[in-house]
Amino acid sequence: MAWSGRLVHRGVPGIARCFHASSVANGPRVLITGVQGQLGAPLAEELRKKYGRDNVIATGRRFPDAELEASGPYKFLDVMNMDMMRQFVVNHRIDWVVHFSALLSVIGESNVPLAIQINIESVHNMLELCKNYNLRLFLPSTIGAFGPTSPRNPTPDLCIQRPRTIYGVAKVHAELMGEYYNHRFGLDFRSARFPGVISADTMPGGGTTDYAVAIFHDAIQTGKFECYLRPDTRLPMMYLPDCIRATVEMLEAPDEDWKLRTYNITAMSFTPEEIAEELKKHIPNLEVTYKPDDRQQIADTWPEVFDDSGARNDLGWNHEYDLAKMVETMVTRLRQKYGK
Ligand SMILES: NC(=O)C1=CN([C@@H]2O[C@H](COP(=O)(O)OP(=O)(O)OC[C@H]3O[C@@H](n4cnc5c(N)ncnc54)[C@H](O)[C@@H]3O)[C@@H](O)[C@H]2O)C=CC1
Ligand SMILES: CC(=O)[C@H](N)C(=O)O
Repeated sequence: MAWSGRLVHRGVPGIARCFHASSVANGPRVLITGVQGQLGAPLAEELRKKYGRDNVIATGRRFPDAELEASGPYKFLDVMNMDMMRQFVVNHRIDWVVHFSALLSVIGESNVPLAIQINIESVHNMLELCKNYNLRLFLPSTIGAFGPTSPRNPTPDLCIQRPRTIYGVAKVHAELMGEYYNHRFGLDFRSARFPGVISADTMPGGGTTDYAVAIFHDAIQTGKFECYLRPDTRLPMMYLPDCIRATVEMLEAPDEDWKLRTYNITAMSFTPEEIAEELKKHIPNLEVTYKPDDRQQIADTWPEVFDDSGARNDLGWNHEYDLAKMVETMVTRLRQKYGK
């Protein structure tokens, strides 16, 4: 069949839902996958404040800890199991999916076949599921979706994307597939390329930017930090509350505001040397040493400064935390946590 236009898909006949009692007018019912990672539980908490505790279903593959269990509904869900996901979406009358399950850049390189399954095959499952049941899909991308031939300072929304990690390749695939499903089937696909995310309560899951979280824990507990990147390695970053707010705002933005299906989002850009200097304002005796390892090769191919003017212009994105405010807040939070 020759096809030359846009087909707006309205779901699979016979199984597509009509808008049900919990339809979006009364607040959406949201499914979050991979909730036991760095971003999942904080997003669930924020969405529950807005849409109600029981309207946000946190899912993962592990036993929930006591805090996660007490915070609202948690269910087992393996994103590789399409039958299970279909049943889940129907039984829980889901409207929006936030697909967080992934292997991050460093873990992905250590198990490429698994990264292909989780970061590519599960995305195919999600796209089909959301197309067939007419669901909104938010699926984050990353600064890692760019590579050594992309402009690195600044990196715009639209430029060459030839990443050198399986994580990056999978994210470019997801961005393009989401855009294609939007164009071809009318799928409401939304994506943000996030920079390294820095958080106080949840730990990162094996990425290249993890040092920017680890430095706080080590500095406050021991006064020392050994960094696996060179002191001058500049990378885009953001503080978790900004990342969660960006996600919520992007989920809620009217579809007509989306001129692209994937936008760069950032808040700041710094090097290990610069964050160490900022931390020394709070911990003057901090000693930082540098021992670059394989992660340096990944960082050297990623953007240094991210141009997120598209999201600022089209979606009204604005960050709240710069380097000084983020460092001060992290230090306060972790001093309380460690009783220091
Ligand atoms: N944290 C960051 O700095 C950034 C994160 N992102 C993206 O945001 C999303 C969430 O990131 P994080 O929370 O940091 O990731 P994370 O690595 O901390 O958590 C990922 C979660 O996916 C789960 N998972 C793995 N296989 C699964 C399966 N078969 N079924 C169900 N769950 C499975 C893991 O158990 C884990 O809880 C990811 O897509 C990531 O690429 C993008 C840019 C920056
Ligand atoms: C920036 C990311 O996507 C993540 N934190 C990683 O370093 O892999």
